[in-house]
Amino acid sequence: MRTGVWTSAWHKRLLGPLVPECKIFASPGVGSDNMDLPRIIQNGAFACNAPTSVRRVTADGSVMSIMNAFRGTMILKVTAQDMSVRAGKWADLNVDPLDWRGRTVGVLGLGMIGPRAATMCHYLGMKIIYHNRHANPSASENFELVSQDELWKQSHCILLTCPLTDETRYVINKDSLDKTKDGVLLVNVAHGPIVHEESLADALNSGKVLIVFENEPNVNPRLVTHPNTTLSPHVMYLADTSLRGVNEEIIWNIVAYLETGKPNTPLNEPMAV
Ligand SMILES: O=CC(=O)O
Repeated sequence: MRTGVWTSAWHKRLLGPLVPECKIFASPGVGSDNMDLPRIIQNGAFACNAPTSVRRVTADGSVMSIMNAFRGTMILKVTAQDMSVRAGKWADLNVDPLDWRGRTVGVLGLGMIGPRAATMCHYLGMKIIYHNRHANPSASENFELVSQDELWKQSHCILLTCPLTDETRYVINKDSLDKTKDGVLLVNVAHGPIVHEESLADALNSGKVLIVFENEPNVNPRLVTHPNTTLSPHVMYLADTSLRGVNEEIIWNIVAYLETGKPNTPLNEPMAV
């Protein structure tokens, strides 16, 4: 299984020879921005995702990243410490870790992954605020719903768990970054284009502390060379259980389609052709 290049998977070259015969496209993950949905719908086919297995592992990974971002602030990144000890330098690092207790985490997108991450952060002593396009009726009363602007202003750490849509593309941009606190941390476990990388690279040089996950497949060289970033090749959803689970979800989607005419987790109703 190839991992780490999310956006290129279901493009026209792949779909071309498969439509109109193929009637079900089963994607191995939560997001659907990698699929040409209009084309699939117009060809009378179903697109479906595999949302269940990856969301717990991704939520857990986002909490791990938040903890690393606070305590591993800037130069004291876990990997940098490891390299320092291995190089025989012991603590040859500029140490400036932050306590996460009492600090505010702003979750953008309290949908499938956000609630679990927010709950864990709450029990670790962080204050949780969130912004959602639609109110989440099952959101914990421990979490405060705020406007997007308030989320930028109040957060010590911003966690991105929203889907990539036309509305959320580049939601982290110069304008939003200008509103954040100095030293704000940014953890992106959603999809790359939610962050405008050039604006992020500028903000990294203006006194903000930002740790970003996921820029793919071509990582902006300014982020690669900057000491305040931690980069990950879109692997936060990977664990032995989630990989097995995703494969099972794909197979059960296909079985359900063959048996009932509809997959378990469809993303669309196909148009009659
Ligand atoms: O990025 C992975 C997913 O959307 O599942």
